[in-house]
Amino acid sequence: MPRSRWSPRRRACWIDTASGRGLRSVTGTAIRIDAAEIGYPGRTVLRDLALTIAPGERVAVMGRSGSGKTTLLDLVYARAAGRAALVPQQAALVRRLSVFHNVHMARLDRHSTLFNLKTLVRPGRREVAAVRAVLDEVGLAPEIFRPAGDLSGGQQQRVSVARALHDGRPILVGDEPVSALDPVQGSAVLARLAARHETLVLALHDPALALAHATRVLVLDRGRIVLDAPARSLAPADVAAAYGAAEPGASGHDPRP
Ligand SMILES: Nc1ncnc2c1ncn2[C@@H]1O[C@H](COP(=O)(O)OP(=O)(O)OP(=O)(O)O)[C@@H](O)[C@H]1O
Repeated sequence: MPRSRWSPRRRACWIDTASGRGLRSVTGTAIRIDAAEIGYPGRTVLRDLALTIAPGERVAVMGRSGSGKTTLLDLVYARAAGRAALVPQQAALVRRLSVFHNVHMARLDRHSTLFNLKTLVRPGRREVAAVRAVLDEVGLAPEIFRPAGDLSGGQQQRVSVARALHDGRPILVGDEPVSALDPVQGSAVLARLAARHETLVLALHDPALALAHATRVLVLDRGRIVLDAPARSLAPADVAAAYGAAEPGASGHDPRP
């Protein structure tokens, strides 16, 4: 069976391109994926995946642990290369560098090497102001010059979100981007992401948060999409039922902004 190999950001993954199917392209900021099988050597994870995401959609990807959310998000991010900012599942910060430098990293590719070296040693006023502004959005401006490794898990996650905000690309791919935050903070952060990025594709675990911030909900079960519906047509219990979550509306909190 012919297969094309590709290398997403951190894991080797393949897709089945039999019958001419495979990853298809992209118009504007839309993403289209049409693939029979997606997975890793020796393991198929996603099957019969046909997914189109239109510009402006805010898609919550849900499902049990191991259902394939990260695999799908890796694929979306790879297809949106150059147009997407990423909040990975682990904050992926350089712990010894300051919060400033970790956020500024989002824009390294938009500057010369010389400029980046200068900024590493002595950040310019304009760069500091720009990074401080996005940190302010996630409540971390006072921590700007602290080493990232000194921050709590939730603060590090917010630094990762600030880096994506600073990146400023039209699509935001977030793998559980508010998992370490309380529901109020999580809701505020999702609202910031929605305000900055035209299109959101977010793995989320909390049905109430998903319905408050997404326009569309996808639920994966063992690598297949078992629910794909407008958020406004769903109640938290519908989402929970689709993937068998024990408690609908896990937070018990209304996170609507
Ligand atoms: N690098 C890899 N090599 C082989 N199998 C992998 C690899 N990464 C993930 N898998 C497998 O793919 C399946 C889906 O994993 P994935 O990380 O996409 O799930 P998930 O829904 O994001 O889970 P979680 O909610 O726990 O993060 C799992 O069975 C997992 O064991």
